Amino acid sequence: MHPVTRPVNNFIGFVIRTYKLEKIIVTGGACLNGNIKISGAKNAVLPIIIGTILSPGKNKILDVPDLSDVDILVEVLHILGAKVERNGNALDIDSSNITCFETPYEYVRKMRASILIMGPLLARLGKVKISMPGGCAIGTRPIDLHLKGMEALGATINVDRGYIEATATKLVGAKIYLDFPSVGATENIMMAATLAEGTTIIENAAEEPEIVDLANFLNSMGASVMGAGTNVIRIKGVKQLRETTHTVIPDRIEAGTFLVAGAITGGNILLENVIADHLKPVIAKLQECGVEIIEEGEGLRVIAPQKVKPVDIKTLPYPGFPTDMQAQFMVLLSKALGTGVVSETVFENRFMHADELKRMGVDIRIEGRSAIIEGGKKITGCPVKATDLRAGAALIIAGLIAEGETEITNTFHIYRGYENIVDKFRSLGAKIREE
Ligand SMILES: CC(=O)N[C@H]1[C@@H](OP(=O)(O)OP(=O)(O)OC[C@H]2O[C@@H](n3ccc(=O)[nH]c3=O)[C@H](O)[C@@H]2O)O[C@H](CO)[C@@H](O)[C@@H]1O
Ligand SMILES: C=C(OP(=O)(O)O)C(=O)O
Repeated sequence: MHPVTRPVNNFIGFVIRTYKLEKIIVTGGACLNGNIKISGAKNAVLPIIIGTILSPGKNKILDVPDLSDVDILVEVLHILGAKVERNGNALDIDSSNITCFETPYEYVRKMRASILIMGPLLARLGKVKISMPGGCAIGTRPIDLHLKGMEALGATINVDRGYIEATATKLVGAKIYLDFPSVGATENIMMAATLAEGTTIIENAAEEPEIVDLANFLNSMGASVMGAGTNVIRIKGVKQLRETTHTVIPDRIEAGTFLVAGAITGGNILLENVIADHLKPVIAKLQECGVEIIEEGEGLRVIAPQKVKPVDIKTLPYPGFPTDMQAQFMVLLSKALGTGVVSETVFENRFMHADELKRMGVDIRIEGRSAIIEGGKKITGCPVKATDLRAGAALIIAGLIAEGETEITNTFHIYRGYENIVDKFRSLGAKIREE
């Protein structure tokens, strides 16, 4: 039997905070001003933490955000046999003794990114048993491309009673074409291929900045990953990976969320620790809305416009407009004078927040995969519930411009991906509290 939890330094404290504070309450009307520092990226740190499984040594990850997703992953690594210690925003992971190859449903259910354990465990132990993740609030989210990738590298896959069992006596490099540039499948295959015999070529690979960060991390451990950030990635397998220290890139979605919050509240905010290049599609749309964005060293200043202009948005894989910013922009469009259309092409069911926003007075009509927003209507505070992580962020932003109080429940979604979100908003002048 494997122990269920072996808490790291601040793990217990975080759990208490996450589960006790069930509500976020926002009183609308404040104009946001000031500076905040953007945290390390959730979508970069999760695969990187998992990537430490590949090296039988001690790795240090810096700029790790304090998120419940990170805590869950740390628990999973403990179960697999790693030793993890957290000191502030640094995570020390000793993966010398990875012996367990099983990740139960309890964890995969809470955090879909845990499916990324498949590739590294296969490469390290030649065996992995992991629960099928199942659907979630934003879509069915199949993992067929992950499985095809592992099979192409020589794994035998068996799905039984909700679990995937994959085995391989050895992984051998292959040419793999992804039907869709899936972020997770690209990462899973990339990690497995680092220790495969020969060269793997991933075609139609995802190009997200988080893929590049993972590749940089793997290369700093001695892997040979070339082409990350383009749609063809070449991985030359090596015999073993060594220890490393890596700093996680800033979270472009957290940054985008605060840019929208600044723009919608008539504010003037400086975001520190931002890579503006990663935010190109978001900045372009904000500028089209009339928002002023100024690069200041490693920071970005957002200056709200007098009036928000309506725009149309279509979510796409990077470098297109990110699906993870769609909900926040729907709120911005509610303030525009005119009609904006948001088309979601990445996930088939990512408009759950529309019903909650409608309860606050936002005029949204869903037609297939598009949401049509008639701006300029009065937004009023009321009890609402976060249906997923970005939906939760969108509700906070709506609360900032609403008349009266907005009480958001199901806040655990929000704590999955935003470090100290309430403190950060409060430091900018928002009237916001946790209960
Ligand atoms: C932890 C993490 O990094 N999460 C991000 C990652 O999720 P994730 O890696 O799950 O997203 P994918 O890029 O894999 O998914 C995109 C689309 O491809 C489909 N698909 C994916 C895999 C597969 O095997 N088969 C298949 O059909 C999905 O159902 C979805 O419709 O990228 C998404 C798209 O930018 C972001 O919204 C998530 O925040
Ligand atoms: C959908 C998201 O994350 P995940 O893939 O971890 O569910 C997100 O970050 O918006």
